[in-house]
Amino acid sequence: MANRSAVKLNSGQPDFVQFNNLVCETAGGKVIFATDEWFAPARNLLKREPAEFLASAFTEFGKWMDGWETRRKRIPGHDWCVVQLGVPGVIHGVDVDTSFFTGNYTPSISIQAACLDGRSVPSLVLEGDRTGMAASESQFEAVAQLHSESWEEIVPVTVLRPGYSDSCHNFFSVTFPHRVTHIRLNMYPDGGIARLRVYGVGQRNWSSVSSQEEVDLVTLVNGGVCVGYSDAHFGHPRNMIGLGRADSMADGWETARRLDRPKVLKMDEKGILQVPGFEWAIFRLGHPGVISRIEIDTNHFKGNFPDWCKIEGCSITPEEEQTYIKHKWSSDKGPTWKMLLLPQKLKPHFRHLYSGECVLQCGRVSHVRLVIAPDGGVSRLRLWGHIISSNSTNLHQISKL
Ligand SMILES: NC(=O)NC(NC(N)=O)C(=O)[O-]
Repeated sequence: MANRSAVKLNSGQPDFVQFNNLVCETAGGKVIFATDEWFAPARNLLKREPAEFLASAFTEFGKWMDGWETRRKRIPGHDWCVVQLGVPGVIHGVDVDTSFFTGNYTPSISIQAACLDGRSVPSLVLEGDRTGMAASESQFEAVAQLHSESWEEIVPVTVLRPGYSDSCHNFFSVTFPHRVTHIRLNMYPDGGIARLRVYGVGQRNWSSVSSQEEVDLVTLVNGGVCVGYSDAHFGHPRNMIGLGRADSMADGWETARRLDRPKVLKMDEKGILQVPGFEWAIFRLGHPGVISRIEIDTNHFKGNFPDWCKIEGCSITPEEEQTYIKHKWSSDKGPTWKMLLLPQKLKPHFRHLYSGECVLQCGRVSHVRLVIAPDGGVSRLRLWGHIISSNSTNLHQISKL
């Protein structure tokens, strides 16, 4: 069952954790090589859910652990693995999470990165339960073709903290403004890591996309990213731009119940709930464009779907975006929003599709704001449209939050 934990704003975490996790298994991330998976397989590193600890769970190889754990090394060398990003892009930061690895955590790590676009990469995905296994000679030979030992170092060799609740997140800010497709995680010399989260923004090669082609301009695969929100108590708004339909409520944006809800609720003549407050989430599109079709999916949100939603758009420069982020998109210092989708009554657990006259023509937009009222959950947001080229595209794609 999916684990759902509250997402706290300003909880002392670095800003980069607001970006998309480009290696998450739900974004298509895959481990393609690991030297050793004796106690627990490397693919656990990429799970979306926070790590668990089950005190009485043991396998035939030792204590069951929710992460990647190698055996105590009794031969020369160190352990390492190679991860293929689900969404290639620019990395802004990493969280090496050692949750629950205390007497067996990895003392130090480093991370290397490469862009293997256009290179022949041996098909190496590690499948199935690999507990108790080590890399075979043929796997070592195949991965050697990647020369990962020479990839660019994006996190230098650094000591980790153990996996107690107040020390398990090991955050590393990354300054490497290049597209990355693969990373290599080095453990020195061995041990356990619960999760690896690689935060960044997807980067699509837009030169191969014609302005006639209809594309989802906000999906994380095309470089969409959440750049602000009012509340993410149960689920971060970035979940709405994930792949496919949501697995569960945990895979959507869900706010807390607003405390300014009237004691007794009333509706207007159009059946729209009369409430003072609302919640919002803002996304930078992967590429500026004109939006013609919209999907709002409340899949899984049955007793907690919003009463209504609307969408607005604006066209701003990367410099303006930085200023608005600094001021937390406050209404007096924010952009001028143009209406893209008028307030629409929503249904529970339902895929709402809007096209034709429903979608207002507001020209080229670089950012959108989804407003929901009074609160609740939305599992997916899709914004189909056509790109409009601009000279600032590259800057737009790599600028930081
Ligand atoms: N109790 C343990 O966790 N022992 C060992 N690890 C596992 N998973 O059994 C170890 O020391 O490396």
